[in-house]
Amino acid sequence: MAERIPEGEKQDRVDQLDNWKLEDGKFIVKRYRFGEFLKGIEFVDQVAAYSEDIQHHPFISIDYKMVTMKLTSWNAKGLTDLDLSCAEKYDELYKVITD
Ligand SMILES: C[C@H](O)[C@H](O)[C@H]1CNC2=NC(N)=NC(=O)C2=N1
Repeated sequence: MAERIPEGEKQDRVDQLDNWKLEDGKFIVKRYRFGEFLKGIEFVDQVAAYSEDIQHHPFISIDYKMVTMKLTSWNAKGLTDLDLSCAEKYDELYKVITD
């Protein structure tokens, strides 16, 4: 199981990500906007496939053309490096879909 990121390092590590926000001390959250509803669904589909590959799953909400991703490591009861690396991966998937 991945180690929880120490309390004192958390905010700095999250700040290094692109527009992800720390929520309730143990989640990171980001809203992704799309020009079309189905582009958002394509993004969700790709995130879902990746999540299954690595067995680490986000909470996902779809609000028409906006998709919100929320990550934590429930096994570790908090934020881990795995959450941060998923955040970077989702950003890459988003970039490819919206480029
Ligand atoms: C057994 C299985 O690998 C674990 O329950 C995985 C599944 N997906 C997961 N996803 C997330 N976000 N956090 C976890 O701790 C987690 N654990």
